[in-house]
Amino acid sequence: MNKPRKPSVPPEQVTDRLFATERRPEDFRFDASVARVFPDMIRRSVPGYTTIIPMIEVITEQYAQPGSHCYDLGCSLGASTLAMRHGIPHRDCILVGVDNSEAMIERCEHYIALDDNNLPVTLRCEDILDTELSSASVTTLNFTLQFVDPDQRAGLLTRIAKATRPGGVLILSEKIRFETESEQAIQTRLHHEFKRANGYSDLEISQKRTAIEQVLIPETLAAHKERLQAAGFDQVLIWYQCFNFVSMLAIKANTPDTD
Ligand SMILES: C[S@@+](CC[C@H](N)C(=O)[O-])C[C@H]1O[C@@H](n2cnc3c(N)ncnc32)[C@H](O)[C@@H]1O
Ligand SMILES: O=C(O)C(=O)C[C@]1(C(=O)O)C=C[C@@H](O)C=C1
Repeated sequence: MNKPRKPSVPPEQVTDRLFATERRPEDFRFDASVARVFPDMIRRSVPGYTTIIPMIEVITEQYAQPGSHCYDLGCSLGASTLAMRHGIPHRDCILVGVDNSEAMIERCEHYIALDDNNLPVTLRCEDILDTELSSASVTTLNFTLQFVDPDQRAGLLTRIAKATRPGGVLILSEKIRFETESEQAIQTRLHHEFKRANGYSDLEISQKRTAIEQVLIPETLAAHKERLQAAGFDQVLIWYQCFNFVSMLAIKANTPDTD
């Protein structure tokens, strides 16, 4: 959608009550009912989300290169896409948002059109495992990799690293798991307390936990760092952590290796 159009009816902000009443256990999916409540759901479920989004703008401003591609993989309703759009200082950058949920992309188009920045955004409804990537300076995976089949993650990260220009970055935000059972238990409890403080009931917390168990597969920080390095990134650092949610910056060195 290269020409943003102003929609007559903006998407409404709806409170997430999807797990508030007892329901048949079913794997979590990014369908229309989730897309409808998603801004409220992610803000109340992910500690630090409301800090991470504006920081994606700050990081993008630092690393976006003239004439490059910037990708937001798993863009949902475009919160991270819009942060990138506002951070990109070059008019000739091409910003691409990708998501395989039709319900998300449909609503995302509205949010992009409502935004007053006019850098063109291309939205693609496709699997990020199939997205062609090239000449990238900033790529974002903001809580998306955790939903990708673990066997496919290394291949995807290698393609991203290969497509990234020297000096370019990947912003990778994930729910993580911990090396020891003791830390896992403490961080999980704190995450659940965060949800409680945001108005979720024990029933909502436990039903959501069951729904995401088979579809959101968290890994340790060590596993993430090792794989990012093996994929071709030269430096990996953590720029944000709150409980079991982290955001990493994977950087391609400015001078490519010659050997
Ligand atoms: C937690 S949401 C991402 C939130 C978003 N980046 C933000 O900052 O608001 C994960 C998104 O990834 C998408 N997704 C998961 N696996 C995908 C895949 N293989 N290809 C494309 N999109 C995928 C889902 O449809 C969902 O919209
Ligand atoms: O771990 C949880 O309980 C979550 O709800 C996390 C999470 C995520 O990290 O993406 C899971 C699904 C929704 O997309 C919103 C939040």
